[in-house]
Amino acid sequence: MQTLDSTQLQPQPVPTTDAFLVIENVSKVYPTPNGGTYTVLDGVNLAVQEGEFVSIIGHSGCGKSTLMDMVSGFRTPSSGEVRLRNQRITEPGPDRMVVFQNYSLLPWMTAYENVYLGLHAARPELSKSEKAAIARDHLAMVGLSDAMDKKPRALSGGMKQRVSIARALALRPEVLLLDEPFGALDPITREELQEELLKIWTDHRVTVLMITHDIDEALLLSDRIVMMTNGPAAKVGEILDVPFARPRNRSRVMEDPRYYELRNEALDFLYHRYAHDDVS
Ligand SMILES: Nc1ncnc2c1ncn2[C@@H]1O[C@H](COP(=O)(O)OP(=O)(O)OP(=O)(O)O)[C@@H](O)[C@H]1O
Repeated sequence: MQTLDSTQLQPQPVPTTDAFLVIENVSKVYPTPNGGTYTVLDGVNLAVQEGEFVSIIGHSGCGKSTLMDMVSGFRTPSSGEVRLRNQRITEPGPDRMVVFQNYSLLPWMTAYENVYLGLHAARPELSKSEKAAIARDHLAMVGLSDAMDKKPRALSGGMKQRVSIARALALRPEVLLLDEPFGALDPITREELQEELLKIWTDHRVTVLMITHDIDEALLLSDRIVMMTNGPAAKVGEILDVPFARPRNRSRVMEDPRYYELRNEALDFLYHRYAHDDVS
């Protein structure tokens, strides 16, 4: 565990250049309506190894989505850079797929068509039957073989999020970006999907960067938990290493005495050292 007292908060070290995904000295400044500027992130450093599962937690508004948007390429840093395999990220690409909380499926298409369309756009070199097989396989992987022909309005929230995950993974991204993926789901469905994601990640070892407000979710799934300081000018405050052996299951993880130590460490960071009125 890397621990830092808030009074001793030091900038996280600049990542080495050979890490898989590197966020190096990234700052983001937005213009304000009165002609001024608002610094959301200030000098964020993080290196993610290939196949790692990293969660980002921090209070609402500290800039988690902004940071993730700079990895997906939907936004660009005001200074610093984000690199994947030593290539600077300047725009979105199929090597970095995002799953949002609100599913973002096309409502007039079936589950299968939603997955197929992504493949069609990103992998035009594949034949129709290859794309169809990949779409079916990925829907089966998330347990939706029987619901492939349903449109989003006929799917539950959990099923829609399964389609979103299948659609993202079907493109075989190098990095899967999850922005509060289970935030809209009821607690039982949420736990089910966490376990499915754990299994998928164990089987496929895609590199994952996930924003969550749920410390237990982060502890179950992650190799490391990145805790952001409050904005403006948020930074990486502390990083928790999550030591539980893999493959994991919820009850084994929760029986481990270190679970409560880590949980308390995260709670202390968020609700004492970086307490915020706007707790989410
Ligand atoms: N395009 C923009 N222009 C100006 N300010 C913005 C823009 N996008 C985001 N912000 C501001 O940047 C700050 C960080 O927003 P961001 O959505 O990244 O935070 P977050 O940590 O993901 O929040 P939440 O947990 O509530 O989703 C907020 O104060 C937000 O109002």
